[in-house]
Amino acid sequence: MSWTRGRTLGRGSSATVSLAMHRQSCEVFAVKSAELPRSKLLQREQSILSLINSPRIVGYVGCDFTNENGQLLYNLFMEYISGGTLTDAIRDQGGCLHESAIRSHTRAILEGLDYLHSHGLVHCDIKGPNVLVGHNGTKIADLGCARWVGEQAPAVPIAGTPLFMAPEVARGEEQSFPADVWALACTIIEMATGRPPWPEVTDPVSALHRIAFSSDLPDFPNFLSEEAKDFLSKCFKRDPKERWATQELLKHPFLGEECSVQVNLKQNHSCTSSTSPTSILNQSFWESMESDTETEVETPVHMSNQLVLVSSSNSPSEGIRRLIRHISSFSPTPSLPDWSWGEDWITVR
Ligand SMILES: Nc1ncnc2c1ncn2[C@@H]1O[C@H](COP(=O)(O)OP(=O)(O)OP(=O)(O)O)[C@@H](O)[C@H]1O
Repeated sequence: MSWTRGRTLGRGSSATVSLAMHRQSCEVFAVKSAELPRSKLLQREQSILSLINSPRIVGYVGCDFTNENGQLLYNLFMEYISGGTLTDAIRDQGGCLHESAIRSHTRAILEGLDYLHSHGLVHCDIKGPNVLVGHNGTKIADLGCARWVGEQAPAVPIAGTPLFMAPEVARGEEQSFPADVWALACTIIEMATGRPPWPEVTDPVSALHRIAFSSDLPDFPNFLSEEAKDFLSKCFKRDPKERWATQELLKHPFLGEECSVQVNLKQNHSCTSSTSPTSILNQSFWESMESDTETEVETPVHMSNQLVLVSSSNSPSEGIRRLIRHISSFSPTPSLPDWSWGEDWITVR
């Protein structure tokens, strides 16, 4: 396929996403590119995306290799979603969304998760920055962390964003369908408050510790309806076996009747935007990461930026390591993952 690269749409930890245009048809699409030697994860994402087809998941278009400025690149072509991420939409609305918009996005994400789960896939990194809002509705993107349900740690490392991790994931035990449901509830908190759950913790290290080993649950935003709070309570079960599955949640009264995913993003809302250090604008608090003990052991030289082992003792990465060592010292689970900490909205793999 002959195509032209356009402007950059976004940069993740593993790849750069650009606008692209098919030279013959002038059709526009998005291309996610990584240097070939560092494209293993992108190729894995392609292998998953090429097998699925849902209006709630960003569409697969194709893939190729290009030589650009002396660099050999692996390119994954996807449907272009013009409206930006859900996090962008929250920010554009002043830091939080009206409940009707939250309901609409939640239904769309849940339908996408239901599709993935029914096909044996766990997304593993549901959060606002990985949800795209377009004219055709809200869609789940970035399947770079996704895994087949049978693939578990240590064979496939734990992945995701610490503040969105379910207790069993934070403990390094398992990452299956219920973990996506927990992360969906965290994304509802994000939509309602403009910040991740656990706003009172001052750093992600404490959050991970609390998620893993306390009996606490994230606070439910006060202004939400009783239905919304009940929905959250079904997702925020610390025991993954008690957490509701996507099929059950789709019938929950909070979602009501089938509603359009086209939400009016200009609606007035009664919630107040956060000004805390953990507001949606403070990206450093939102960083995602992924353990890759095997890769780190076997390949100390990184495959992608997020695998660099940060040596500064003041770095968040080192902080996470200290946390893990700390947790390990009294955890009943000895095989906790080894974390790295990235720089921006990146998922460390
Ligand atoms: N299909 C798309 N259409 C429009 N923009 C997109 C599309 N896919 C990705 N983007 C933009 O590019 C950004 C990075 O994409 P993506 O999250 O897939 O990259 P990544 O390297 O996997 O990121 P992460 O660090 O979270 O793993 C997104 O936040 C979004 O702004």
